Amino acid sequence: MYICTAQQMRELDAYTIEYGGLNELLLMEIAGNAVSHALIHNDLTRDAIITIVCGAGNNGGDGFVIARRLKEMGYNCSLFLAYEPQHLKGVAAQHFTIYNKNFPNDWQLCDQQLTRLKQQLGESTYIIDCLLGTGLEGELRLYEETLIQCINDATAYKIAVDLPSGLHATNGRIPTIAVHAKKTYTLAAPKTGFFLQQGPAVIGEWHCLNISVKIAAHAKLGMDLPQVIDDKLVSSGIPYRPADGHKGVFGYSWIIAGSSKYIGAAVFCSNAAFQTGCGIVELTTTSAIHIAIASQSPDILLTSYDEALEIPNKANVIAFGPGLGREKPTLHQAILQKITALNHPLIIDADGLYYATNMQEQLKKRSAPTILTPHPGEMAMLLKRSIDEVENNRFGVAKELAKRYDAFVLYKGHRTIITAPNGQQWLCPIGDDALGRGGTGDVLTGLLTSLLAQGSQPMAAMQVAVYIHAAAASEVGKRTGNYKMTAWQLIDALAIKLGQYIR
Ligand SMILES: NC(=O)C1=CN([C@@H]2O[C@H](COP(=O)(O)OP(=O)(O)OC[C@H]3O[C@@H](n4cnc5c(N)ncnc54)[C@H](O)[C@@H]3O)[C@@H](O)[C@H]2O)[C@@H](O)CC1
Ligand SMILES: Nc1ncnc2c1ncn2[C@@H]1O[C@H](COP(=O)(O)OP(=O)(O)O)[C@@H](O)[C@H]1O
Ligand SMILES: [K+]
Repeated sequence: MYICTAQQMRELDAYTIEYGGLNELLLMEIAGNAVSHALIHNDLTRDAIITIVCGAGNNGGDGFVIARRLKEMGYNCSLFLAYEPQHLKGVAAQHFTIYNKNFPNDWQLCDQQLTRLKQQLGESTYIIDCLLGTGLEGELRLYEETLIQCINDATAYKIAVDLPSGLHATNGRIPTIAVHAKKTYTLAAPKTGFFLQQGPAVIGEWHCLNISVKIAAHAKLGMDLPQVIDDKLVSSGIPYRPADGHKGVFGYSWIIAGSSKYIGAAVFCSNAAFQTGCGIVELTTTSAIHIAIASQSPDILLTSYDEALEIPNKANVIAFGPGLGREKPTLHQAILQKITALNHPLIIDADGLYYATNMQEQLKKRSAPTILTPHPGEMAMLLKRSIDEVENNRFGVAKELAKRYDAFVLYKGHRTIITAPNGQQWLCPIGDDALGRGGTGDVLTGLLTSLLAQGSQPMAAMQVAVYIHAAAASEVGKRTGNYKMTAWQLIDALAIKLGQYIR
């Protein structure tokens, strides 16, 4: 599923109207119809008390269609207008006229003190938010701020149409306040703001409704739209595991990780790789970690950092960096030099990224794929910008880094973005605070290494890894509470999740 900015949505809308034979009035009818159908099928009970709050733009116009359709089907539905009908323009005005013809004067204007509105909202079981959509510009006016506050104060189940009012559709910022939706029915495509900044906190559960907008025209219009990773894509990306496969078939991961301070990073990364199907895992690390691995995970092969410079192993994929620390810069830089020259897929994570900053040109020249996995702090370091600057432009900086290093980039965050060297982007729509603790990134690197070792192509491996990692963590969180998921529990859950997604 493609993700659009507000501007891209407007262009696709215009294209649909120009070349698809649909006019704006019809598109709004389709949109309102799609939402009312979704509401009836998924949400509303027959005794529901529904209030629809409409603004003066086209988001409000959708609301008039929804109100008419619900009333036609006998639902108890009240319509509130934020502004006098004479302020309505274009197709929103036309749809209000149609509504009024069918249900004459069966609407109310939000009064000055908002007493009527507050009382109605207080008695409602559902509030349908059609105040503002993709047309929000700048800071909210005080009046809209007060309206949104009233909606949020009510205990009713809040459903946003297209997006929660007050949220900026493109950048995910909430300049003042936004409707805190339990659910969002978005039209034609989810908006980039759903996955950036404060967006994820207010959109609730979101569903995209097809309203005949020609999204497929994006390429013709020169748009480079990111896509959302979904269940189907994950299932198709999991490497095939033949029943007669032996350890050689399932790949050899070489993980270079850990230091006396960061023991867990090496332990978790190598275990995540081994426990998600990789045939052989070799861990090159420091002596303190050898003891931990020997007692806890004897299935993992062990070598020392000094050996890494000398002994070629049989790996078909290399991961460099988790818990490396910066205490042995000469040795670690030399190891990165050596492995950069090898013709294997190479994942560079954590402190490995610090060493990568000195090797941009060599990394760029590699013929085998390179995958960089920065969190926001590491992205800021790699691009020599502040964390705020990179976080304010997540899609943009991920593309920039991919181009600079001619690499795949997995940009971690609440909504992780993955980018191919050619700029193609995918976004992971799931994951929560269960993952917000040290060690979960090391587990992700282990899983990613394992999938590559088992034969996945880089993009598929990244798609599967971020999604399975997030889904597994949410499941553990549901069982244990998000406060106490351990890296071991996450590793155990990865293999189970992979099993659930296998075709
Ligand atoms: N995606 C699509 O293809 C379609 C979109 N439609 C709807 O059209 C919406 C976009 O319509 P519009 O462009 O008219 O925009 P909106 O309805 O989102 O917003 C425009 C209104 O918001 C007010 N406004 C803007 N900034 C404000 C601020 N800071 N404080 C207070 N008020 C502010 C404007 O005065 C105007 O009344 C979409 O969100 C969607 O709901 C549908 O009607 C049909 C098709
Ligand atoms: N609130 C959250 N929602 C979704 N994913 C999260 C959240 N917090 C952390 N994560 C994920 O957890 C992982 C943390 O990785 P990282 O910061 O490298 O940690 P570490 O290096 O300690 O293992 C990343 O994959 C990140 O996307
Ligand atoms: K809305």
